[in-house]
Amino acid sequence: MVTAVPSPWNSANAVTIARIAVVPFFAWALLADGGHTVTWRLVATGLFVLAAATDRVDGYLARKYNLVTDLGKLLDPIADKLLIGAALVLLSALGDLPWWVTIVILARELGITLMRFAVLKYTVMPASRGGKLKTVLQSVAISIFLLPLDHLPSWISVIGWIVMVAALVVTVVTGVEYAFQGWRLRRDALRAARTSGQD
Ligand SMILES: O=P(O)(O)OC[C@H](O)CO
Repeated sequence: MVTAVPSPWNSANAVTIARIAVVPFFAWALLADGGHTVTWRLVATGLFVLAAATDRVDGYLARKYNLVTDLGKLLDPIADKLLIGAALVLLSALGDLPWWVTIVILARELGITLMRFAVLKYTVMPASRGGKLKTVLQSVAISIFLLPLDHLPSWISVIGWIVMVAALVVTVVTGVEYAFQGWRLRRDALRAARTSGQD
């Protein structure tokens, strides 16, 4: 029996592309009026939450309607990284989040994305469970930091920091796991190439 290969131009990937398209609007709302007006901060938070929450929608559509494609597996983490990367850089530029937090997270995200492209000739490395948890924790923490915290009770900032620290830990741990996975893939592929060369 021949199973039909889904086209990469499907509804699941369209949702992912729409999530990427939200990023400039989110950035514009966050920077509007100097980045510290309550209304614009709430608009930016709303757009961020919308784009982050729909992360589950593309995956759900892909699995339910058999639309899982290599493009989708590659594009989904990239959409998350663009949204989260933009939010972190802008929050740090506005002085609302220390730069070291942004640098640690972006270094891991960039490193893993480059590795995903480097191992493409062997396989597409999809997001792991830990990677998905990391994205949820990052999204919750960033959503809290996006709020107009100066106008809210201080315990909300405390919760934001607790979630951010948890996100940082899972970010680093899953980054190390992916690095090992990539190294193993490359080693096995080289071994297989050597063995077939000897045959
Ligand atoms: O851990 P990553 O880099 O695969 O990212 C996970 C994705 O953002 C989950 O949707």
